[in-house]
Amino acid sequence: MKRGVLIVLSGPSGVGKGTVRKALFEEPDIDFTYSISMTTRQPRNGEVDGEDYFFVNRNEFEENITAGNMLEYAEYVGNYYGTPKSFIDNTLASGHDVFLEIDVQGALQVKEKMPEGAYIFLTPPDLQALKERLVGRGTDDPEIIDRRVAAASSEIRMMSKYDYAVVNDEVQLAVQRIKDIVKVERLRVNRILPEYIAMIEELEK
Ligand SMILES: Nc1nc2c(ncn2[C@@H]2O[C@H](COP(=O)(O)OP(=O)(O)O)[C@@H](O)[C@H]2O)c(=O)[nH]1
Ligand SMILES: Nc1ncnc2c1ncn2[C@@H]1O[C@H](COP(=O)(O)OP(=O)(O)O)[C@@H](O)[C@H]1O
Repeated sequence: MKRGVLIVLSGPSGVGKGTVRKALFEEPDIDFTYSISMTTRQPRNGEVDGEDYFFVNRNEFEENITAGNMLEYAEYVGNYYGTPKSFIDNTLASGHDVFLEIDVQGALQVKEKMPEGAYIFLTPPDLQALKERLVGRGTDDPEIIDRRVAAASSEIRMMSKYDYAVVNDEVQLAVQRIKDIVKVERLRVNRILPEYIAMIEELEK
């Protein structure tokens, strides 16, 4: 059976990861399974437990670390964020593509453990645009925004550690670039064109 592709979208807070991910998941020819992260951050208005994140307290998070359940985790601006491991392994083995949207520290930890994924760094056109997006989103206090912009300048320096960089100038352009990257990766992971995978599976029945 063909194996799924691991797609990791990463980049500074406010660059538009969530926005690009939502647009990508609305594409009719895209069928990625989203890896839901665990966090100790408070839910924002409208966020749903088990859909946006698994919201837990610090104790619960630390128990999961000790039990070895996390593929990676990071502490970011005072909260834990992490990726539950078994879900990813099982989904990839069943032939489905897994999509991770995580911060730079986390993505680089995952890359150490699962180098065969497609590691995509989403970058803003410039730092001013990034700050404007964080302000425009209106979800964070000015002090948190300044901390996120400061974190971004060191995160952007990590871009060269990724397989691909995609600029999020226009959401639909970024979506198209990511779709093109996944096509290439599918070919690399399975060493065969996706059109032929369906044919082979049909013959194997
Ligand atoms: N390491 C790691 N980072 C994560 C994970 N999930 C989310 N993040 C990142 O944590 C940072 C803060 O997330 P959040 O508070 O939701 O803010 P937002 O992404 O700016 O909307 C962002 O850069 C997220 O991409 C995860 O499972 N692991
Ligand atoms: N290409 C873009 N051009 C302009 N604004 C954007 C673009 N992509 C996202 N945004 C806006 O930037 C803000 C941050 O986007 P978000 O998806 O929450 O970022 P992240 O998930 O990386 O923290 C949101 O208000 C969003 O509407």
